[in-house]
Amino acid sequence: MADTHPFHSPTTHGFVRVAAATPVVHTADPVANADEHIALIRQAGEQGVDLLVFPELSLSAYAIDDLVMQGALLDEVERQIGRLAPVTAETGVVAVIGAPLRREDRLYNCAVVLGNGRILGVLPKTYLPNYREYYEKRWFSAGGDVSSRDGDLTVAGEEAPFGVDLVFEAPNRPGFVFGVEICEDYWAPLPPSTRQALSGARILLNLSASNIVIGKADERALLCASQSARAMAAYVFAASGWGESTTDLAWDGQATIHELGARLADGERFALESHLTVADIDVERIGLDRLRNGTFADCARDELDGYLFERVLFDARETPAAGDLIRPLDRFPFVPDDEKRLDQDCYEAFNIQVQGLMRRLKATNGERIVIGVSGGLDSTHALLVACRAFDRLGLPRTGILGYTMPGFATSEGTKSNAWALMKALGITGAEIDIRPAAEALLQGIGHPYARGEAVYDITFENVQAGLRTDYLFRLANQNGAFVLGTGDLSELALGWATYGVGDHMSHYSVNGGVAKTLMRHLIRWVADRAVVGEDVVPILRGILGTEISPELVPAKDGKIQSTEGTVGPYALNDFFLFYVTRFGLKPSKVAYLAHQAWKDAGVGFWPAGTPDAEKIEYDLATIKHWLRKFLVRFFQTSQFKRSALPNGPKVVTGGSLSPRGDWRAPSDSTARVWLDELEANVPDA
Ligand SMILES: Nc1ncnc2c1ncn2[C@@H]1O[C@H](COP(=O)(O)OP(=O)(O)OC[C@H]2O[C@@H]([n+]3cccc(C(=O)O)c3)[C@H](O)[C@@H]2O)[C@@H](O)[C@H]1O
Ligand SMILES: Nc1ncnc2c1ncn2[C@@H]1O[C@H](COP(=O)(O)OP(=O)(O)OP(=O)(O)O)[C@@H](O)[C@H]1O
Ligand SMILES: NC(=O)CC[C@H](N)C(=O)O
Repeated sequence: MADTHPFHSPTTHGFVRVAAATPVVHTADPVANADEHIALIRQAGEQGVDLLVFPELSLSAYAIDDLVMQGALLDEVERQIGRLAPVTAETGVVAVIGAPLRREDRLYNCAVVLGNGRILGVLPKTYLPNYREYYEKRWFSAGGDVSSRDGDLTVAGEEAPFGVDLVFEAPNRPGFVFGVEICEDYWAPLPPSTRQALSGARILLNLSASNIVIGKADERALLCASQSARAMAAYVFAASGWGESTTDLAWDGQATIHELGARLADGERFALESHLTVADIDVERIGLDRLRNGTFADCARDELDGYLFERVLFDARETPAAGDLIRPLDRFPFVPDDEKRLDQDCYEAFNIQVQGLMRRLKATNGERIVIGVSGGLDSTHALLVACRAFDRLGLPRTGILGYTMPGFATSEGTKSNAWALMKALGITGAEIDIRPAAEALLQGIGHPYARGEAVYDITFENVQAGLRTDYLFRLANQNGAFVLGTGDLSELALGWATYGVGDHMSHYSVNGGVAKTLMRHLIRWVADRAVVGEDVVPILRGILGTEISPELVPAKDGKIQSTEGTVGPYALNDFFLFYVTRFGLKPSKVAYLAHQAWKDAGVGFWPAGTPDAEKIEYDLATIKHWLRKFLVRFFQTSQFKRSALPNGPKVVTGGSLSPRGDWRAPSDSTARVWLDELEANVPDA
């Protein structure tokens, strides 16, 4: 069966399944607490969880004040640790629990890492809160100076490494390295987890007992998000909840998982039942991001300054997790599902484009531009950007010279859209029929079309695209203007433009940083807010419904030349582009993610405003087919076009493809290594 193939398991693609446990707490009752732990560890095991973190002092409960110094309680905590350790061997889960533990004459607030049936290590809390409602220094010793080099700790009759200098690594799962800190530790200006991350931990755990007051949940989430972003890691936070003593305080059991600044999962707060909050962490992506961000490694060198963390090795579970990926996954990486976020992205993208053009107009004392207006998405949006830039500079829109230039395949629909657009925007519009010049050129080079044959090859296409550019550049000279480029980021990725003397070239290109899947939403955004006036709004809505086509080859049997029929759906191409350029993921992982995102139209979210007819799905065979084509286009045949790009602003975090920006690559490379990886690791069905 297809979905039993290892390809379909998140484990195969560098994901580690983590969970934050929110057990029902039994005040000062280690036996009852251990029972809750055992049930949750078993539940986690069934869900394929690799790593499970419990709250602070989860075996004793946190809010037990002076009871934490009672010998009977402390002995019972140790006995229960001895009971829990074997459950980790039985389930394959690594469980990190909270416990008060003694060494010599000191008591420490500890995280105990249990795995492979034993105690892998124990970490004491570094920062003990002793202000406002907290009194931890009354009971505990601060553990900041405890080093594993000073000797093991005896717990439940077993010797275990003990210190704040421990990180844990599973050599059988590359990138599965984690560190642990305890509640207040991450309220410190320099949380211990920062150094753990610098020494290689990609997952950071926080065992917390943080009483709830109004607004505090947001503050904790902010700290989790910021620590995961700054330390370039995942951050898993588990706070204690129902059952902690409410003598003076209350507990909400917040559980939250973040990765590289983004929230992956939130648990239910104020719940009355024990539960898990689960997410798959992409430790491979974290590694790749650290790799390309040299600052992380530079900081590790400066900050650690020779300080060595002890790597505690363990075996992670071998059985690949079954079922789907458990984490949010956008179908459109360039278009957020969240309506507010999309609105903000459109606002920023549009203003970046407008400001880029304004600066260039100012710098050149420019008062005129020329633009080819086709009635398609890209030229429409570039024109909207131009109008806004002229408005903001106080220049009359009549300085925007728009030319609609019908060729052999221009449809009435796009041409009339182009005219309606130019009129509604109040720019200077004109029409140039490029067919006579194109016929002369085809005749001049001896093309069969000139002899009446229906040969619609690349030459036939590029003669038209080339002539349009030729006209625009000479009109620019004639009018003291510059040519505004319209090509977008997705076209640059695919090499879907006519090189040099073609739409590839312009004097300034405003769309080069915008992915095609975002373009529609930008136009919709401009329309919804009437940013460049009311008159144009209905025309923009009409253009949004037009199929994407170069209109270079005449329609056949009523069917127009479809761009997506040739290069593949932009929805998939933009998905591929994002993960290949932003994170450098392998093709098999890109295919896996695309399949997870696109295999079922009924699952997950769609960007606001997506019409039902566009809510489609793609099976793995289709994804593999188009990914293969994408890899050839991106890595092998189109780089020479990107190596010679006009200027234009970077817009999306996925990166720009300018050779002066995020993406530098040879123009004479091969796609072989990517194609081989795809064929080797992605099944056909
Ligand atoms: N690595 C390399 N270094 C230097 N030169 C290289 C090269 N690889 C190919 N070449 C040369 O480049 C030429 C091929 O490139 P090029 O002339 O651009 O032509 P080509 O990429 O073959 O065709 C342009 C494509 O873009 C499409 N298009 C054009 C205009 C607008 C739109 C649209 O809808 O947005 C789409 C059009 O339908 C066509 O499929 C050949 O002469 C080839 O020898
Ligand atoms: N009939 C036309 N009249 C004027 N300019 C054109 C015409 N066809 C193409 N162009 C110019 O060539 C550019 C590239 O054409 P292309 O078809 O890729 O873009 P588009 O029509 O604006 O958008 P999309 O690719 O989203 O359909 C256009 O943006 C436009 O500037
Ligand atoms: N247990 C703790 O370390 C709690 C302290 C933490 N600063 C809080 O506000 O919740």
